[in-house]
Amino acid sequence: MSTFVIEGGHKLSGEITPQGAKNEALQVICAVLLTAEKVIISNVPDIRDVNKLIFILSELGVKVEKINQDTYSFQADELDLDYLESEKFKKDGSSLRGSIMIVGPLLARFGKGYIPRPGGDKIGRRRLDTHFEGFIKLGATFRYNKDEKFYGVEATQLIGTNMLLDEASVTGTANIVMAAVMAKGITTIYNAACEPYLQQLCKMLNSMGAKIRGVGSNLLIIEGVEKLDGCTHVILPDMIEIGSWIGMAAMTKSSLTIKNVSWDDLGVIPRVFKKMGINLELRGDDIFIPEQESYEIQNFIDGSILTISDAPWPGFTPDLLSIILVVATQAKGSVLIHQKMFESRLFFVDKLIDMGAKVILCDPHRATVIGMNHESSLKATTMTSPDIRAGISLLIAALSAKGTSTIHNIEQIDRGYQNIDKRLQAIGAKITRVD
Ligand SMILES: CC(=O)N[C@H]1[C@@H](OP(=O)(O)OP(=O)(O)OC[C@H]2O[C@@H](n3ccc(=O)[nH]c3=O)[C@H](O)[C@@H]2O)O[C@H](CO)[C@@H](O)[C@@H]1O
Ligand SMILES: C=C(OP(=O)(O)O)C(=O)O
Repeated sequence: MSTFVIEGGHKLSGEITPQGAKNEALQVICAVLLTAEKVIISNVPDIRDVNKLIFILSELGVKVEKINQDTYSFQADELDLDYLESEKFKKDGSSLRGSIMIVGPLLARFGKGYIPRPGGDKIGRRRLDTHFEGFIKLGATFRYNKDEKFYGVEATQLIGTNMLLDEASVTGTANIVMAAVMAKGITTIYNAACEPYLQQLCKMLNSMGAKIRGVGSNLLIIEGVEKLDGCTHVILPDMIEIGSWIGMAAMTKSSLTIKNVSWDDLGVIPRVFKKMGINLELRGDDIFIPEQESYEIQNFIDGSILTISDAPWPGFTPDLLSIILVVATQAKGSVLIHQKMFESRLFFVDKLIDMGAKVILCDPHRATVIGMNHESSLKATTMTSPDIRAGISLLIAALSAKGTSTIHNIEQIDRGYQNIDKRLQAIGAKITRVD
């Protein structure tokens, strides 16, 4: 278990370039399994989860070539499908959430897809029903080995159909889309998730020869094709990382420029930070955040306390709520944070309370934050990162706190933030990694 030691209270300044999006990378890398031809993907983030997925694909026989620091070529022309039934795969496949998305493309191309219960953040129950109900609707047979927690689907020919998803699951939609692109006939997926990750996946699949309409909406219409070809694809900047940098600038009263953010793909994210009183300026495609001594949370029009809650896209992503929560601790005013999707994602607030933040955890889904307007700073402490976004939120708290804090289990942060310590050092943070 590695640790960060952070001396808080230093301002940051300068420019930061966001990494490629983790959740898009996990989808589009799985999509390389849909063709025997070469697929070249750029802006691949160098983070633990993505590297683990690339490792799993190479164990499966995909030829992986690193062309430069963030560009890979993948060719899935000679796969060793026996790996899917090996003990090794049971271990490798369960180490991240994104691995679930190999099932759809394998089912589409080879008629079978297996996966151990995937890992990822421990932030509440994370069911996979939507994925498998979709595959079953397309004609696959399903089995689940309860003892080994191992899922399997098989089909000789997937057949297009109409389906209404029970929830707009991000990875579920991606998996079903990848299964449907080579099914016979037309598949319609209603209540589909439509995060930029999925829009990017669909654009990539269309450039490989798929026929997907409705991209960006919650109704996807997919006309099955015989085969897909190779392509090149560029991953968008990581919107969750962009939000994390905005939060970091506000909490440390710093001025930062976030480069090339792909503003049009950020949806409501900038607006939500503005509601927190944070000034943001769009300069070209960069976000400039000026130094602010204080930021004031807006109330609703009728004067009642602001609520910030998550929702499937185009709503506010749940992955930024922990960051909004930590930012609120030093704002002027109060806010109710309502994490509707995950039931264990707010427990990290105990640590913020230890640091002196004024937070009331109303129930597992809701927390009220009474901002301190920087009148008293958070106190440094020792903490353990429970999940990726709580981890970065605790890191933001530590950067703003008085004294030296220690964060253990930073592997959780490394899952999704590329070289975070080095990039923070470059903009003035005092942070050290202890292995
Ligand atoms: C690898 C990856 O891409 N992970 C992301 C993906 O996870 P993932 O695809 O696993 O998450 P899902 O979209 O399936 O759902 C997440 C949770 O939200 C609940 N839910 C979902 C949809 C809905 O309409 N109502 C509802 O309550 C689900 O029951 C589940 O508990 O999407 C999540 C939701 O944006 C993000 O937090 C994760 O970062
Ligand atoms: C919940 C997240 O990731 P995963 O789905 O990979 O656990 C996240 O990125 O915030």
